[in-house]
Amino acid sequence: MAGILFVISGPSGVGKSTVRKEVMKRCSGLRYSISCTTRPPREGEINGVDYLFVDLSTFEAMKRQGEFLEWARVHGNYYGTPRKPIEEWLKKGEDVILEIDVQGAKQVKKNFKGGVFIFIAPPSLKALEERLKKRNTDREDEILLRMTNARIEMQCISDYDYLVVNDQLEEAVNKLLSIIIAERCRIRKPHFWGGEK
Ligand SMILES: Nc1nc2c(ncn2[C@@H]2O[C@H](COP(=O)(O)OP(=O)(O)O)[C@@H](O)[C@H]2O)c(=O)[nH]1
Ligand SMILES: Nc1ncnc2c1ncn2[C@@H]1O[C@H](COP(=O)(O)OP(=O)(O)O)[C@@H](O)[C@H]1O
Repeated sequence: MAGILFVISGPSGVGKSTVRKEVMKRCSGLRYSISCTTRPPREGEINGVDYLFVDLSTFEAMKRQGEFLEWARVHGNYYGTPRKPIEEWLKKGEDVILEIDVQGAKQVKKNFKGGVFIFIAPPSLKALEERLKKRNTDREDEILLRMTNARIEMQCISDYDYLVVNDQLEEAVNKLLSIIIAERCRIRKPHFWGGEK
């Protein structure tokens, strides 16, 4: 049976990467889709692990060649999901996690049948701002832009299948794990019992 595509969105600094990485330690059969971005790497980020860091002309060329499942401009930089590895993993029956913004999730929903859409929200906007400041990776103006965009992104919650509030980390990790387990138990195909048709 084909794998399941899990799409995670949520405001910058809400803890998407932290929660997802912890879930991946505890759950096998999950692949993380590494996005391409024109954003410069932050200290400690590794090319090919956190992102594929590319320049704008490379990104544009990949876009033209249809290499992205979706792409969007987020907080002033471009981000895109490489299509090929995802199609191969899903075909092999491996589940895939995308960590993408709300515009990208909309495109995936439109073009891909059967994805599971999960929104991660902060307990409050104040807590979100504190996390962004404490993470210490973005300038003050970048934090301001992320907070403005957070308010817009939160308005898209109703487009998603699940909401996980990341207040206590351990609880959020358990909730995401539970969603993945439940979705894996879901009977997805009418011919499930009769094998592939
Ligand atoms: N549409 C889209 N959004 C992405 C992709 N990769 C990352 N993003 C989103 O871009 C935003 C900024 O990500 P990032 O630069 O890592 O900053 P952070 O959210 O502050 O950690 C986040 O909302 C990510 O979910 C992608 O391939 N496509
Ligand atoms: N439940 C939580 N409580 C407090 N801080 C958290 C929690 N989850 C994540 N963080 C911290 O918030 C910051 C942003 O997390 P990160 O995973 O980088 O967010 P995102 O990927 O959504 O941008 C990090 O410093 C992380 O350690």
